[in-house]
Amino acid sequence: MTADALLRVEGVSAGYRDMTVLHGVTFAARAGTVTAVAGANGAGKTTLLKTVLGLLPAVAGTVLLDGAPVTRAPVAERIALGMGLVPEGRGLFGTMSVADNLRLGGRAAGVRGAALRAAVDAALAPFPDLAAKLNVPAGRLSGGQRQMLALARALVPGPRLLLLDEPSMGLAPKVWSELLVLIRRLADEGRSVVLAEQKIRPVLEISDRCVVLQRGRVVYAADAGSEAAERHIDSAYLETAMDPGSHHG
Ligand SMILES: Nc1ncnc2c1ncn2[C@@H]1O[C@H](COP(=O)(O)OP(=O)(O)OP(=O)(O)O)[C@@H](O)[C@H]1O
Repeated sequence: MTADALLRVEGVSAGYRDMTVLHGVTFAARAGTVTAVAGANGAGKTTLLKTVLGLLPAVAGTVLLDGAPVTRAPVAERIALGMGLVPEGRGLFGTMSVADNLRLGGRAAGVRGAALRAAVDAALAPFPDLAAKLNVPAGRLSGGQRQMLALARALVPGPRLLLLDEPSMGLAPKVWSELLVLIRRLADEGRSVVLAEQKIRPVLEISDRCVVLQRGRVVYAADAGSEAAERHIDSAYLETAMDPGSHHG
């Protein structure tokens, strides 16, 4: 499984100034697949995605893209190598139009001119609803459309690895299931999608693999559809529910 993985995370520890959150996290994600990262509130999902992209430094372990270590590479270099992140809360500019938000996604990654126009068009292809709203301020879109815009913006530089942090946030269940179908399609086109969610059940339906985090440790990393995945998810969430001191919020 790991030999031809697009992303490999090996023994990664990371966290904040006075607190290690991730402890020796190991998993791999292949092109053309969806990897669900499950874990209760505070388990370390956001910390993991930020460490993969380089927003947080790994204090131990290695992050590899296509077999090459990027652990010390700055964020911009990882983006240039094919990583993209849709952050929790989406990070859109509400007063800017859909088109400007998309262009910004490309420019931030160094795409300009005719290449930028082509990249924006390509990123819009999976989202016809958005293509019809190019001049609308992002803040006036519905929640589902805003999440589509955040996804499309991340697609502009042409990432091969798409990291999605809590994309269901604020979405009605029906909108969320529609978005999951789109996310699956993004993977089927050849990308590797790593999707962190607290409410993981609907995500498992479109996922190939599942990584379960419990207090910053991987307690399961294998098939998304197995009974073992279910068991580990149940026990990880149950333990957190029974021991509120182990998490926050
Ligand atoms: N900027 C920060 N500074 C210090 N500690 C932080 C910071 N961000 C998160 N933490 C702590 O790191 C731990 C893991 O948080 P993280 O956000 O990675 O969890 P999560 O699994 O993504 O949870 P959620 O579902 O709430 O987003 C928590 O204990 C949290 O309090």
